[in-house]
Amino acid sequence: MTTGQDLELVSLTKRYGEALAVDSVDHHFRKGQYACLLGPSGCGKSTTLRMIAGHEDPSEGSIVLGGADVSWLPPARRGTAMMFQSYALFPHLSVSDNVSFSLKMKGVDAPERRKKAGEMLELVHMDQYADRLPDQLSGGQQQRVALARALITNPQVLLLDEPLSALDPFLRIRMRTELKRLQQELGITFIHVTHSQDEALALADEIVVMNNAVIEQAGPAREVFNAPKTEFVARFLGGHNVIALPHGHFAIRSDKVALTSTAEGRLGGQVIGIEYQGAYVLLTIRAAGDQEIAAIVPEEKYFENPMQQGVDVGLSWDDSALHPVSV
Ligand SMILES: Nc1ncnc2c1ncn2[C@@H]1O[C@H](COP(=O)(O)OP(=O)(O)OP(=O)(O)O)[C@@H](O)[C@H]1O
Repeated sequence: MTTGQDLELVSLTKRYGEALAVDSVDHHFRKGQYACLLGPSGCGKSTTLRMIAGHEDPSEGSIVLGGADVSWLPPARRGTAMMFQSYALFPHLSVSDNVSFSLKMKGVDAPERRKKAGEMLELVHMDQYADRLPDQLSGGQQQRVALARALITNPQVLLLDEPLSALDPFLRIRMRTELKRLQQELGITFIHVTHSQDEALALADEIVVMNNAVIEQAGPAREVFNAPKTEFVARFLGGHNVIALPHGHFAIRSDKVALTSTAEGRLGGQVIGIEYQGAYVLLTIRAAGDQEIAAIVPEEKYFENPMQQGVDVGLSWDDSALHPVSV
């Protein structure tokens, strides 16, 4: 059901000359969800986001927000706001003036702007930095300011283009938690572009996987991870094997593949890689048909009976762990 502020993409297409960057994409983003647009470099996710924001005109198709076609409205009148990868803060303006810049453009007076900026900075825990300049802030702090600046326009949909990619790994995880908290507190739709599977799994209510200018699969994070429909989605999300069996191709999670004696296995193979990963050991097995299959064994279990490279093993699994995929 379409509720008041759902966002719909209808046959949305973008061409750059002959090149098709986004190919007739249809999708329905539900209000108040955290959605991640996930895909490899060049798949069209940023172009899709920029069209939603109004920074890029569609070649065909439309963008409908809350039942109204916003495809040709200027960015500031759509009910969306965008936070850029580079944060794009004005270097000569204070934090407070950066955050309230759009209100100045609308003619809001200075005391009201300062008050509103203060509220937004409080929301992102940056109220004590209101008078600093952007270059007096760390990367993580600049990002919070950029978030406050996007949120001050009261958007129904916040668009985030690789918002965590400039941060170091530790800060990235902290900001991830912050983004999720903000989204839940505000109750608005977030659409977050990323090429990181971990990020999408950690944040998203809904994951939308793009490849080659189209959506390959969309759904709740656990559903997409546990039941990938195509070989691409299974491999891109990681943690899966795609096995060719006589009755078709199937995705199976590496932790659902068990090692057995050669006699007991459903497939036979040879161990060609053993990697210690801390909590588990990752084994790579070359099986019939030259297919490489990864199996994860919990650390303690593996070291009860460690293996040698080159040893023959059997592979077994429960049929319920197999998901048919198209290749
Ligand atoms: N302004 C442009 N002019 C011409 N081609 C473009 C332009 N912007 C993007 N493209 C092309 O459109 C395709 C999709 O680009 P897009 O930036 O949307 O991909 P992406 O999935 O966001 O990739 P990345 O993760 O690398 O940013 C690419 O092939 C890209 O080269």
